[in-house]
Amino acid sequence: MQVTDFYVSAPGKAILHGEHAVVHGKVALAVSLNLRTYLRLKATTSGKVCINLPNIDTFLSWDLSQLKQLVTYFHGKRDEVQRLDAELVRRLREFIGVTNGNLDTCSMATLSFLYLYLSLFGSGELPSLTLTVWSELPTGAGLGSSAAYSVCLAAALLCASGAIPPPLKEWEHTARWCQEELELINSWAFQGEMIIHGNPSGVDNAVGTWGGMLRFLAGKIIPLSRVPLLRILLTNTKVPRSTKVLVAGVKDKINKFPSIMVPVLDSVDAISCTCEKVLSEMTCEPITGEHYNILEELIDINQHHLNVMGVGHPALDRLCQVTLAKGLHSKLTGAGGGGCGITLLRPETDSLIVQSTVQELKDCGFDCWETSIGGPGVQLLHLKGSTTSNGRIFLQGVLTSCTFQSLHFSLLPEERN
Ligand SMILES: Nc1ncnc2c1ncn2[C@@H]1O[C@H](COP(=O)(O)OP(=O)(O)OP(=O)(O)O)[C@@H](O)[C@H]1O
Ligand SMILES: C[C@@](O)(CCO)CC(=O)[O-]
Ligand SMILES: [Mg+2]
Repeated sequence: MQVTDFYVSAPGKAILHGEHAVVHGKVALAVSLNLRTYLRLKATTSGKVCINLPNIDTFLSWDLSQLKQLVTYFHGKRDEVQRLDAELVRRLREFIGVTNGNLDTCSMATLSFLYLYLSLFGSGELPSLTLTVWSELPTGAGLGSSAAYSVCLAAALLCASGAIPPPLKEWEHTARWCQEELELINSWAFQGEMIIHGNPSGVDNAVGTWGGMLRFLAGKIIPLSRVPLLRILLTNTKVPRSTKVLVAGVKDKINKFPSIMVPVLDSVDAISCTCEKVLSEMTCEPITGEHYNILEELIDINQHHLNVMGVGHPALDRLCQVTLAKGLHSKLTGAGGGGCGITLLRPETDSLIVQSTVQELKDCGFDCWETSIGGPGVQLLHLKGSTTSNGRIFLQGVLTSCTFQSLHFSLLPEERN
């Protein structure tokens, strides 16, 4: 099998409204961020498969002969995504020594990689390759890092397997795949998400695949092409949490108190629909203060609902209090339980107010930055790498797209394998 070297990248996401409710068949509105995850795939002749995951300090390799033993039966066609293959997951858990309840970062990332690699190559010859993934996104903080990781893996491995077209020609800088190919990437990325999340709705991988703003309802993805430019402040409380655990907690609450929780989910659904309507009005009529007043009220109501679902955290309460004291409205984004929140800035919000809010949030120990939204979905990159004096590889294209404090994430660490 002929595998060539290439790079792919996929964006993280923020959920405006509908997190958790979307897992239970309600509408979510989500948008891509200008923070991305990058993957480099390198064909080798070492007879090994190596993964370098510097953000989570994971550097592993396996002999192809070891991996071949895991594939003793045909796993189905790679252009027809099946349900998660429970038997393959069981073998892989045993292979990497994960006990059932183990949710550690490294095991989840390794499992999802091996699952996709063996599912996509298992019926033929296993290729020898080194894969490096690094990100501008904080890991496990609500900005869709797991989905961006899964989308990059799916795109790269599908591409290497020949299921979608080969990488770019030398002279092109970036390229996207066609709709059908994006759907295939998205459905394999969903498999990766299932391993990391347990029961994902699929909204995060859809944003990682298509980018932009979209409405997601029960697997149906509708891109919202006409949306107003929104100014958003992102705050990372840095409180660690696991999406899988939080999603399972909400499910337990719904099972325990269905008559109490179902109306809450219905209300979140109505919030997403109302928000979508207001955003749409803002693109076809003059934007008024009243539009923003409604958007702010929706944020406040939804944040209360998320607290009712049990996915709040004192650090997120603090974020809401600090911003409200400045006249700004915030809610958690993603799975909650800590992680990140979003704050809506009005067009007229003075930059001095923004600066002082950012400073107060930083004084609480949080990371905080104004972000732009709506970046492109998964794409192939052609980047020129040059090695710096400390042996690291500097990627020009990546650095230009990097906007805030995580410049160091854009340095691809020295390849270990
Ligand atoms: N850069 C990365 N390198 C390797 N693994 C990653 C990376 N980013 C994310 N992951 C995997 O994703 C997991 C985090 O996923 P999780 O769903 O809990 O958080 P999130 O996706 O950042 O937040 P949310 O799902 O709420 O948006 C990590 O434990 C790890 O297994
Ligand atoms: C909490 C959740 O709704 C969003 C996580 O970003 C989970 C999901 O949709 O899979
Ligand atoms: Mg996730």
